[in-house]
Amino acid sequence: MLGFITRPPHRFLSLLCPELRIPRLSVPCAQPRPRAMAISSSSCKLPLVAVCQVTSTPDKQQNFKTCAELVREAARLGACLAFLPEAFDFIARDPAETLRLSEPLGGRLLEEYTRLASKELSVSLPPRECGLWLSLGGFHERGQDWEQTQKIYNCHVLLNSKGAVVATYRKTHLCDVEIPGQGPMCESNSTMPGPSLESPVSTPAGKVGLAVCYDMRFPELSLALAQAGAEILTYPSAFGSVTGPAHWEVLLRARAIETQCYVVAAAQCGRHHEKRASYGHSMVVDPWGTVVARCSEGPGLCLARIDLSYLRQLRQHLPVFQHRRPDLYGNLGHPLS
Ligand SMILES: O=C(O)CNC(=O)[C@H](CS)NC(=O)CCC(=O)C(=O)O
Repeated sequence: MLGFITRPPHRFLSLLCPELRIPRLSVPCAQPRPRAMAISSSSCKLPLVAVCQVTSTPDKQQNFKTCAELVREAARLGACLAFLPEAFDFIARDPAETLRLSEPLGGRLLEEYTRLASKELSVSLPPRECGLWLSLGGFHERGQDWEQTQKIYNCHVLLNSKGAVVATYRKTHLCDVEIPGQGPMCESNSTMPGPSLESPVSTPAGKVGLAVCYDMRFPELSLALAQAGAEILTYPSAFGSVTGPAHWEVLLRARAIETQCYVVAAAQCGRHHEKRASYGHSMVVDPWGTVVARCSEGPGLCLARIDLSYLRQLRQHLPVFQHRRPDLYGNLGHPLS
């Protein structure tokens, strides 16, 4: 499984930005560099997050096995929070199969993930290491209204290191699109849009704002989450193979730069079945817009450290949130609740 780690984060960071090796103290105070995170012993104390990339199929049990191995690997490597992509549970061949395979939050699959996040992993962690939180980026959920609607929600579930559900967000923007060359997507055939955004959640890595995939095309949502205190935005995804090369990285980096948040995007990759493939390229973007970790096409994981003092410094140096002009265009990110 170690072979799946596409790029050790430190090597990747130093390849990308050689100046990252410069210790923080050597950066002149008057002219702070935009990107001043030092790769030094102090960075080892920063929380480590893991982003898992998989190829879900209609086989739920096999998908669980694959995800569980990546999550265990993430824990062994010291991650305190691991991210799984949208549809980590399965990708079905048609809407009828999607509905048939779906479960409520209290069903067997979530129970298995609860066990994975808590007991199994914590025994293998050294004492006083952080426990492992799990972002389950898009669970096909039979909600309370299943009997009436016969439709599901695309539900992003956050589990803490005891395996408890600490937050749920139901995808609010459904992907009903027809892109030439990609095959039509009509998510609303099987799925209801979620009713609301969720307030960002405190985790060992920072305050996490929840979103799902196609939501990334709506900067209003990311601004609302940032104004509500998010430090990490998450876009678990199953991005198409035509929109992927054109939009994926650009959108994620734009969301990071304009909200001054870390952006974590765990992605589906490869061929799920005869009718569907996904783009892959899971990544972590820092608030400056630099891609600090990424996977390539195949299954695997990548890791990044989250530096909230860097985030705060950047927000001080470049105070866009104080420069907004809601008098001109309204307050797009009004309070969530
Ligand atoms: O179908 C499932 O089981 C899970 N849901 C998805 O994979 C969703 C809806 S089809 N995919 C996207 O939102 C892709 C967005 C995209 O590709 C873009 O915005 O360009």
